[in-house]
Amino acid sequence: MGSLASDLWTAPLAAAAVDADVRIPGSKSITNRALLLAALADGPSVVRHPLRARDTALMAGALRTLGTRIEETPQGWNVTPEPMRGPGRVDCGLAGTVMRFVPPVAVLACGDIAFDGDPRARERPMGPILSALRALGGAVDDGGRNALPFTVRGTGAMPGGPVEIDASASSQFVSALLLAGSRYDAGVTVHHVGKAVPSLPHIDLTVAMLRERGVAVDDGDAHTWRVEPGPIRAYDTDVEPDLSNAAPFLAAGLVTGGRIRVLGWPETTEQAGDALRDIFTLMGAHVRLDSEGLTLRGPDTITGVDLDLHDVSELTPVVAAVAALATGPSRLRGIAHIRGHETDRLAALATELSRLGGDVRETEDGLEISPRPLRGGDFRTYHDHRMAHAAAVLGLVVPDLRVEDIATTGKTLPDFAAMWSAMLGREAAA
Ligand SMILES: O=C(O)C1=C[C@@H](OP(=O)(O)O)[C@@H](O)[C@H](O)C1
Ligand SMILES: C=C(OP(=O)(O)O)C(=O)O
Repeated sequence: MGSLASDLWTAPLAAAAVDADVRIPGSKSITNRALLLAALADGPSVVRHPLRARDTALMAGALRTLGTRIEETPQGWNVTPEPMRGPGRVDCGLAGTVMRFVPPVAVLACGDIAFDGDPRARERPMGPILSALRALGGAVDDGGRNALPFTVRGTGAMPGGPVEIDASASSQFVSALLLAGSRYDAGVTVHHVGKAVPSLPHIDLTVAMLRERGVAVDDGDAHTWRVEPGPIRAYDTDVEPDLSNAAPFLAAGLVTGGRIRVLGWPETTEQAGDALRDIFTLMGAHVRLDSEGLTLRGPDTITGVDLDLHDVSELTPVVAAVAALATGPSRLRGIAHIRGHETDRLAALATELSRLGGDVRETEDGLEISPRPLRGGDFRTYHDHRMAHAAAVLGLVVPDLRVEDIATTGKTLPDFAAMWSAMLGREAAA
């Protein structure tokens, strides 16, 4: 799978059990939803403490292309909606939230909006959302590819109404239609047909953020979501820390038998990453949530687990890394669809963990991991920030582990390498 880039980062070995407080930047999923909803709202909004990283810069860039005014302030971004306009070009990078969430907005612009992204972005599933946009009255020219690149031929309005979609490849197809749907003439009713929708907490996050802004959403039926037509209220958002990005830091406490505190962990949240509390408890950690944050204390030995990660699949790479260091075997299930993430994560994890001497088998819908003593080596990351996180976790306890392209963490966490060093220096990585 791919050749090794020359840029290698030697993952720091933990000289002792980790003992640190870390502050994790804002959530990618909340920042990009808040930006997009602010661009569609009935007045100016503020997005406070946003994530400033590649995926959110791409979202801001896409919305600016459509005419939205977004100004930087020390607190975050001031967003002023303007009538959506084209023509323009949108770079999606490798951001699922940009390639799926922005086309349903682009239909509301007057003019052609051309979408493209990184080479791997052209391979990520897009067909169901493009078909749904056409069924709702939009015009999309994709040259028959059902994938990037494509052009949305915006007319300034969208009829909307009911639509059937197979969202088994990504929850983002549903979120995308719900986020823009209240601005369609008839709203939108999304009915899922097909295998189970993954990452449901992310759809719940979408619904919660719409309701905060006064949009009426009916999610009473397990497979159907109805968004009524109407305005999206301007709303100032305080972006929570990205709990999925907390995974490698919490894992550092776990695999070194140390203590790590993630400051500002919300007491209640819609974020999928909140599941880390339960997952790492099952793996042997002691976890406590209080008003300061989430404190994890690592065990002497890590317990292997049999877990269905269907709802929280973006946690797979780091959980797999921890599982490779456990005392017993693990099975990670329900995650076939992550073959369509930043890379084919099942193949990538099986390949790279095996290269270090691990015993990892790819199954139809996941991974089987039998712990083996691991050795150092070069760990390929395939342009995937979470593969880099997984490698850093392993490198804490496996000497001489070199990570390809650590800068790929800039997708959602540009300061990752510095935060990692600060954590090991027992400083607050704030
Ligand atoms: O809506 C979102 O913000 C996301 C939804 C999920 O996508 P999938 O449903 O494709 O897994 C998740 O994995 C991704 O990191 C972010
Ligand atoms: C799947 C992920 O990202 P994306 O938003 O690009 O789908 C992820 O961050 O793990």
